Amino acid sequence: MKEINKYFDLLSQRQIEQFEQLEGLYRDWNQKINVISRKDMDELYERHVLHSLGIAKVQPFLAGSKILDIGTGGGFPGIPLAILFPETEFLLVDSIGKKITVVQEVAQALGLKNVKAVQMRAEQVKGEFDFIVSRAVTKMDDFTKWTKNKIRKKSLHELSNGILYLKGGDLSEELQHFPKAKVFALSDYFDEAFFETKKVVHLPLKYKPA
Ligand SMILES: C[S@@+](CC[C@H](N)C(=O)[O-])C[C@H]1O[C@@H](n2cnc3c(N)ncnc32)[C@H](O)[C@@H]1O
Repeated sequence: MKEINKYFDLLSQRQIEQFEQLEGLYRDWNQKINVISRKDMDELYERHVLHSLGIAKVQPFLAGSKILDIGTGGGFPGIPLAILFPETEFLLVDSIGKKITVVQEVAQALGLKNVKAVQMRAEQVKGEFDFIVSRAVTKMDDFTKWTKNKIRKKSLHELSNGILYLKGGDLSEELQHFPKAKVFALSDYFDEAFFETKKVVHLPLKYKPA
């Protein structure tokens, strides 16, 4: 939890409590339904919560905006972002029902009114969103196919509406067909070694492959 306080200093008491609750909730749920590896559970705040919040450093979300998290698994990056932006609407989807059960239970225990978690394949999602966020689901080629026509055309944020994807390592090959992709290094925001290779890729709406 100290990792969160270190980089986000304007949290309300409610947000602090919600972030603090995450550890107990995920420890409990992880025993019933495995959504986080045992090794990672000890690093929950750094590797899952703070990592998810890297998206917020790149683009804070406005009140009233709509965000879709595809392949959310146990709720990452969607749940930490929903705590940080209580006035933003989040739809979290995953094709595996058990994982969505964990997300629903965690969101309910935290009293998050801005989260809807649904078992669904990305391709089936209807509606338009300001941003589509994700981590560790698929390559950008497939992801852009899944997300086509799901991004609202009118941009209200500093970055154009589009995809904000948490990725790691060398992305030159994966992104070679996406000249409009912009890569933000999380090491510019967070100084823990874990973030040395971690990035947020922003792909604006008009991401026609080259
Ligand atoms: C490696 S996990 C990552 C989970 C989470 N995003 C995280 O970073 O902790 C990938 C998740 O993507 C989901 N997934 C894969 N393909 C999907 C699709 N087409 N639609 C929805 N979810 C999908 C899987 O069920 C799995 O939970």
